[in-house]
Amino acid sequence: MAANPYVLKWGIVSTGWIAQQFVKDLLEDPASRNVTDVAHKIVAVGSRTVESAQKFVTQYAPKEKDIKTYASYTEVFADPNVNAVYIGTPHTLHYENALEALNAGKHVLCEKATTSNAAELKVLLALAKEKKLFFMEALWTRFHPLTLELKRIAEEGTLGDPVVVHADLSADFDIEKLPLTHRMLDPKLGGGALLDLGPYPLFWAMLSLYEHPSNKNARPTSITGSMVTTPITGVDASTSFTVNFTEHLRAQAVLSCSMTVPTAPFGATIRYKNGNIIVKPPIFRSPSFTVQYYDKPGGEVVREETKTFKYVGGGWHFEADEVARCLRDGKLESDSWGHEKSIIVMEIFDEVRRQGKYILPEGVEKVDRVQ
Ligand SMILES: NC(=O)C1=CN([C@@H]2O[C@H](COP(=O)(O)OP(=O)(O)OC[C@H]3O[C@@H](n4cnc5c(N)ncnc54)[C@H](OP(=O)(O)O)[C@@H]3O)[C@@H](O)[C@H]2O)C=CC1
Ligand SMILES: O=C1OC[C@@H](O)[C@H](O)[C@H]1O
Repeated sequence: MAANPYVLKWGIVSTGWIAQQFVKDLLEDPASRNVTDVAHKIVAVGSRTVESAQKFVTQYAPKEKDIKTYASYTEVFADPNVNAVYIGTPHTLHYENALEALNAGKHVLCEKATTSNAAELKVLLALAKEKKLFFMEALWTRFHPLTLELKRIAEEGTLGDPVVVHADLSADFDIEKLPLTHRMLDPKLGGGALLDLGPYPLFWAMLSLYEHPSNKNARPTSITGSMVTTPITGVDASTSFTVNFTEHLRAQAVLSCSMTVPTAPFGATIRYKNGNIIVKPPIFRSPSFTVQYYDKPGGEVVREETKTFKYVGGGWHFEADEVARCLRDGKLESDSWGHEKSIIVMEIFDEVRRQGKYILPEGVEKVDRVQ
């Protein structure tokens, strides 16, 4: 550990599955991933009941001293000891939780999907800017060592420009057996495949197409979407969507997600003029990728290289390190996964939902309503 690492003091909002994973990673020794410049401290946990907050701390942070436990999220936002909050509630609650956090003067790391729609996200980002507060979508995959190495290889020039991306994230949630109030099924919580699983196939398109230097930060030029709903609650069971980037590239992403089958074995495949990159599933935390090089554009694969990645922890600590570094350096957004990318993602989801006729129940979208 460096003599004086920047220590970020976190308030945790909600105690569900992802909050548990995030907290476990915050408590990993940063040195175990060769990080010495930043560190993390959990100072508060808020839940809808104080019992749940207390149980969470006992189970997931048993050795930590002095974590305040609160019977509401509001008390976490009001705690002067908290620098930044982590929001791990279901998608459609992110807007109101983040709005309250920002209004209370807290920096925010907010789970994906950031909001119910792009209009809500824009309100949050404008408020964060006005109050000079940091806001980031918790797109943890962007900060993985695998992603950084893949991006380096993809952009170093040998592969040429990207042409087609295929990516899928699916998981069989056994939805017939889930309670109707489960966040994957309940339309009031933004249930369905798109908002939960869709961020990951879209992430690989954003990384390999939007972020590619030849794209020059051009936004998508067209989007198509198709949804198959479940009769159980009407949310999308399976969704496919395409996203074209044709202003500077001639590139297309073909993306899918389903909550009724296991994930596709092809993971994410990025096809270039001079080869391919194949990202092994699960694409939210891939263990390895393979790069194939052609002898000539459109030719035979003559060289293949696989890169495998291992680290201590679940992989959520890398995004936490990014937040700490940004705050230490006085940044209001991440250079790697900044506001514009989160807005593009939400605008794509809005458009896919519009074409798929997935309308959230009245009152769920607090700003604008996607028709
Ligand atoms: N980055 C990643 O890898 C992952 C991200 N996620 C994202 O995290 C979010 C939460 O997912 P997950 O942790 O699996 O969900 P859970 O259902 O396990 O937990 C959600 C928590 O939110 C709180 N909450 C507040 N209001 C409600 C409500 N009306 N209904 C249900 N819960 C409520 C509860 O905490 P309390 O009772 O303490 O208030 C609950 O435990 C989603 O947006 C999802 O997309 C999910 C999984 C992985
Ligand atoms: O973010 C996520 O990643 C893993 C998935 O299994 C989960 O449903 C999703 O929320």
